Amino acid sequence: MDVTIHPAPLHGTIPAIASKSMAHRLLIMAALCPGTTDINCNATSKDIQATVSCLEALGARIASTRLGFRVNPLPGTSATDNIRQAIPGAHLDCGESGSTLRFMLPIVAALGRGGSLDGHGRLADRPLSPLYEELVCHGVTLSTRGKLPLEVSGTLLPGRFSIPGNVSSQFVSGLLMAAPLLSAPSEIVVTEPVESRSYIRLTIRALAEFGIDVGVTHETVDGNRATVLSVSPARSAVSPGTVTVEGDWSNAAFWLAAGAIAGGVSVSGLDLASAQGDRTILACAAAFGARVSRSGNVASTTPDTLRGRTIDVRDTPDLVPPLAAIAANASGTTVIANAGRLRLKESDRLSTVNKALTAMGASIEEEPDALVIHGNGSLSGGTVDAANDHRIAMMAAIAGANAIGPTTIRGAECVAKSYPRFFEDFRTLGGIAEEG
Ligand SMILES: O=C(O)C1=C[C@@H](OP(=O)(O)O)[C@@H](O)[C@H](O)C1
Ligand SMILES: C=C(OP(=O)(O)O)C(=O)O
Repeated sequence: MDVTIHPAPLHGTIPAIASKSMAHRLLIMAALCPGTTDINCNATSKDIQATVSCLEALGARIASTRLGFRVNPLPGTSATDNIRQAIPGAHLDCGESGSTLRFMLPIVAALGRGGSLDGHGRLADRPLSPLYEELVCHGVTLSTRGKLPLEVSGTLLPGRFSIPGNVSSQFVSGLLMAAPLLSAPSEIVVTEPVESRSYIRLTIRALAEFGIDVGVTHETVDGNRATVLSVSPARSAVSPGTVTVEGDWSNAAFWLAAGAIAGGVSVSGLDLASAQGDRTILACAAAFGARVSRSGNVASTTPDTLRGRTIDVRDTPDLVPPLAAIAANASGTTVIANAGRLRLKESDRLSTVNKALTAMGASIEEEPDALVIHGNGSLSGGTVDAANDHRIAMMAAIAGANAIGPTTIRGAECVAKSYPRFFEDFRTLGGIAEEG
């Protein structure tokens, strides 16, 4: 689907959609803990549905309700038993969701009934090492690396798992959610440098909702500082009954970036003290010179003179597209630094951000782990390939709202990966998005 954006600044208030990251985690924990859980979740997406379908394939029963999901866990041997029994040899389709694949892989291994994990798009090319090797070292047999479906057999053994912190935090999150299923305590040793650290905190919060504590200590391993996360078998894990998925800062960041560029936008339903690292979009918008305000659960941005900045995105990779849109509308040079892992997302996001904004008239230098954006206050518009990457399509839409001429986004339907209603909400804010 092509969507053409005609210039019109975005104005108004939009409710945040439920956090995709938190929805994955709460659905998984609900499926693995005794008791029924009602998850209030005001939005779903292809990625969230991929996690739902994987959990159903393992034997959970998940119904869509008026407010979100009702999750009945995988069967246990009794109503209060924490040992879950998966359907043997289940086939899990992870869609294009990296989180789903990297979270479900250690869980399937821990459940010990075998299975296979499939995926589409770029998923087979996104890294699974060193999670793959750590699972193999702990008793699991896996089919050839780098090919999906990945066949899993054997049972994951508890112990000490070593994960370097600079490939994907999703390896750590997956192990954290799998560890309570094991028969003895485990330690996950995450060596510095750790990137996307806030996502690990989010996982620890999700476990806490279900009564599972994670011990956090520090050690030096081979001269490197490491964080050691300790998890015991989940004998006391229990459903909280009802839990609410907080608002998604990663997607709200597009609206807040749009408000910083032109017009003025508020996003309601956000936890201003969230563990989501992407709430730093507000500090970043302020650093560019935009006006930012926070009140209750509402965050707002309005434009002012925008100037280029250096921004370290080591902990907030998903902010790069909205930050790049602000940078292209600022004057002066912006450096988006420590962004190498962006090459491992739904697209090579350093390259696709560069190509999309360059097609709209920006001047960008792409470095191995950085983007240098020379803003001159506005973009001309143009034709952009979304490259099957939802965050590239959303970036082009908000940048297009402030361009001089129209912007056509090819393959704009990919927003459904995280935000199926994106273009409806865009229009609610006064944006002009024509399909055709
Ligand atoms: O755990 C999560 O929910 C996520 C972690 C991040 O990935 P990496 O840890 O691979 O950077 C982020 O980019 C992704 O969109 C969601
Ligand atoms: C990278 C993303 O998700 P995932 O890794 O779960 O595919 C994303 O939503 O930008």
